Amino acid sequence: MTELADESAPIEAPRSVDEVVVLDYGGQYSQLIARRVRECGVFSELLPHHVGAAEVAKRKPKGLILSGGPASVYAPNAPKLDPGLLELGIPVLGICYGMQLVALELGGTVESAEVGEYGRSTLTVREHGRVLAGTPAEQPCWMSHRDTVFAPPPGFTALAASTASPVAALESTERDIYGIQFHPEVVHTPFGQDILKNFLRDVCGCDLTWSAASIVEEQLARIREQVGDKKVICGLSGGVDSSVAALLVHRAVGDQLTCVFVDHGMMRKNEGDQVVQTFRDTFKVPLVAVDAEERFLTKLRGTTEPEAKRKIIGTEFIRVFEEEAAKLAQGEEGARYLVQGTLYSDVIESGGGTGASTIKSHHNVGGLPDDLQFELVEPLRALFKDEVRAVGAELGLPERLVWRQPFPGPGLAIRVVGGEATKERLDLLRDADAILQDEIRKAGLYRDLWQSFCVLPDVRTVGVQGDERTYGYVVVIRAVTSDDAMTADWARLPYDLLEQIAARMIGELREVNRVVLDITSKPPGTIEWE
Ligand SMILES: Nc1ncnc2c1ncn2[C@@H]1O[C@H](COP(=O)(O)OP(=O)(O)OP(=O)(O)O)[C@@H](O)[C@H]1O
Ligand SMILES: O=c1[nH]c(=O)c2[nH+]cn([C@@H]3O[C@H](COP(=O)(O)O)[C@@H](O)[C@H]3O)c2[nH]1
Ligand SMILES: NC(=O)CC[C@H](N)C(=O)O
Ligand SMILES: [Mg+2]
Repeated sequence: MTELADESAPIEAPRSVDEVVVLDYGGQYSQLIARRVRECGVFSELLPHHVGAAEVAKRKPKGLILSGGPASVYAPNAPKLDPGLLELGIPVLGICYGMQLVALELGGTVESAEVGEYGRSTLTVREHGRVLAGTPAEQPCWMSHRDTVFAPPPGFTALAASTASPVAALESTERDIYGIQFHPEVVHTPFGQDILKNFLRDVCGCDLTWSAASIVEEQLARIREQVGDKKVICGLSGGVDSSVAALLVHRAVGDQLTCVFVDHGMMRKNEGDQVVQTFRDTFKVPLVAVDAEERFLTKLRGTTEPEAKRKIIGTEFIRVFEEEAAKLAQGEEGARYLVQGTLYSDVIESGGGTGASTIKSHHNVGGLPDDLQFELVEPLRALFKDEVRAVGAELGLPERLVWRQPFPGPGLAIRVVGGEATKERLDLLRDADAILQDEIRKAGLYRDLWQSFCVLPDVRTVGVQGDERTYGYVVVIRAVTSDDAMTADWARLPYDLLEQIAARMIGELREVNRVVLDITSKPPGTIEWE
């Protein structure tokens, strides 16, 4: 598959802005470093630590950040530092494991300390150097380590110490290498953002001008360059990502674009009609709505394994798009380009981008068929959801679309778990979901939640209703808060609301006799159950 074969393919950094690469050594907060750099106004991409200096150089970054990580730098199988990374002629900032790596590589001493330092600590600055400039001589910082730099490498200055770290920050302005033991990316390090800015602006010389909205002009030019005067189709789901992608492409190439909405029978109640209606009111782009329930359900028959479902759905989406693309031909060439609202989080979870393990194959990335004939147009591939919302607002997308909760492409199929996604089960889940949505909206909580939905496990339990024994389905309520879907917390819905939801589901849905609440955060759970 072309999209993922080269997992470190550059993700289309906006050309005119400065970029800083973050190398991921497996730290808990590597994602967050990239996001914080972007929040400072510098485009940032996260790459796996093993890509090496040549890959990094391809991005022409103005600086390099080495993340934290779970290993010990001196352990036999620990991820090593490619020495070429220190010869790229750009400043390097090591954070935690990243600093320990640099220290060890250049001749400093790194050993396990008697006591670890986890959580809040105090940084005492001896000399501010370049990265700590303008921050207090004594400041709170957040730590998570046991290994410690006891002596900096020759030629380096130890800038600061903390409660348990004799060297908590170091620098060599001559070599343009900097290190901090604490985590500037977490909110518990109050001067973290200032420290990152010092590195980005004063050390790397970056302009702090990048913003999600600033990619619009850049992307318009890029899309025009990619598709020329050819026809394009866009998979439009009615969700935020594809709506923003469609708007961008329409602005770039006008009526070369046709949108295709696929109703695969796994959408929510009345969703198909609503998408068509909203779309006709909001956009002035031709929309083809395809009724594909029958063919999707037939293909899914007998399948219960989550990854298998995702691959079937991903492939079938493409088959529908191919047919619609061919119909546009009218004697000439049909559409060769497919626009998808793929986000950075879809790419990361599908195992692309950072070289992270595959958590699940998002239908639009890892779930694509091998024989994909389309050239993909994915203008949002580098962005997180909150950034896409900012672009949507910039493009004038109506509020209610900008703030729509995400809904996965494979739809309700990945919420009927443990059993086959039959029409009967999908209908039951659709009804349960409609009740939940109704109550959440009535309670005014819709926008506070990243997502709220129901899951229908293939489990029945015993109940007593109207003095009679029942043996009915269990409906699970899943509601989470999140900024970008990479991490999430379960939402503390009011008890009265939960009670009302449960009463309605059991009262209105004959097949349901029990309702439970999912109280798992991400990690360890993912948001969806499959
Ligand atoms: N029913 C559908 N019909 C056509 N294309 C779809 C459909 N569902 C998903 N897609 C395509 O797959 C992409 C990824 O789906 P995803 O759910 O991540 O994004 P979205 O639906 O656009 O936004 P949201 O995350 O808000 O639901 C979409 O942007 C769209 O291009
Ligand atoms: O378009 C999509 N195609 C998919 O295959 C897919 N899988 C998960 N999701 C959505 O992505 C976010 C993160 O999901 P998880 O925490 O369940 O991995 C959540 O918002 C999920 O709803 C998908 N969206
Ligand atoms: N957060 C980190 O990068 C930890 C580094 C290393 N594993 C330690 O314990 O010191
Ligand atoms: Mg969606």
